[in-house]
Amino acid sequence: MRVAVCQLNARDDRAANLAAAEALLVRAAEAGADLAVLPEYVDYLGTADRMPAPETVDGTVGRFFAEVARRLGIWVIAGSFHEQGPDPEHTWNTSLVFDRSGALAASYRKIHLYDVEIPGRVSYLESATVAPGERPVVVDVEGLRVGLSICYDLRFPELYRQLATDGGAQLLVVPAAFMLHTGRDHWEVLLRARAIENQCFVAAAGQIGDHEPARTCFGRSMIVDPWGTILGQVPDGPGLTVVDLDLDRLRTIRAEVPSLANRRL
Ligand SMILES: O=C(O)CNC(=O)[C@H](CS)NC(=O)CCC(=O)C(=O)O
Repeated sequence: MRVAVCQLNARDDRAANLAAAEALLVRAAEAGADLAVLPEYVDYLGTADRMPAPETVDGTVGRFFAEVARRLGIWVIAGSFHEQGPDPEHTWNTSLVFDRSGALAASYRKIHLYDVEIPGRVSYLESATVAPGERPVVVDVEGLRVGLSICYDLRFPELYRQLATDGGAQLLVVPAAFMLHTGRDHWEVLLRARAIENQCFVAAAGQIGDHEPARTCFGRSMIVDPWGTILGQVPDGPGLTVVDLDLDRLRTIRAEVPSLANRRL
């Protein structure tokens, strides 16, 4: 299974964001990827006043990625988009998984919302405009068990434990718009920890660079193996990295260090 993580800088022009995502998916397909992962809020990252109306999963954004997945014949995890929520004040922050035929194989709504206040650095109250998802999701990608998550979820190891144990995940995906301020110290550490402790591959696709209102995303999209080794990393700027997942290596690691099997709690 060949996996690509795509890194981009979404702004307040949805058509341009979708075009940039498509260009990266084309490159992933040309590189022989079976599955490509896009960042959180691939559809729009900008001020609330210019945001297009949120949509259902079969709206413009969902249909766009379904068509690209079908045309390229690859699996696409459309990081996340603004899904029409439970009431007019709240959207869901939702990831869509399309198979090679463009059919929607799964969707996941971000469970942990980014309510963080670091004076002078980060001020964000995601729960003011987003409703939390309630359900962990694992999707079967041609025999590979893929556990879904989004961005701030990364700080909650109990989610990934569930994905790996109850859900049998072998690959954990993390579409993100991680902040530069937290990302430079926490992003890689957390991704490699989730990989090591759950003995899973981790594919993390991040937004990179500045966007309105006055925020900067960290990027450093990467694919990590179940030993914690970084197999591929995207340099700063839009781009992608493509990696072959060696499932034999996952089985060897789980057999030699059976920490999942040795759990007591
Ligand atoms: O940048 C924006 O405007 C958009 N950001 C996002 O959409 C999301 C939800 S607000 N960002 C995060 O969850 C960052 C997590 C993070 O950075 C951490 O856990 O430290």
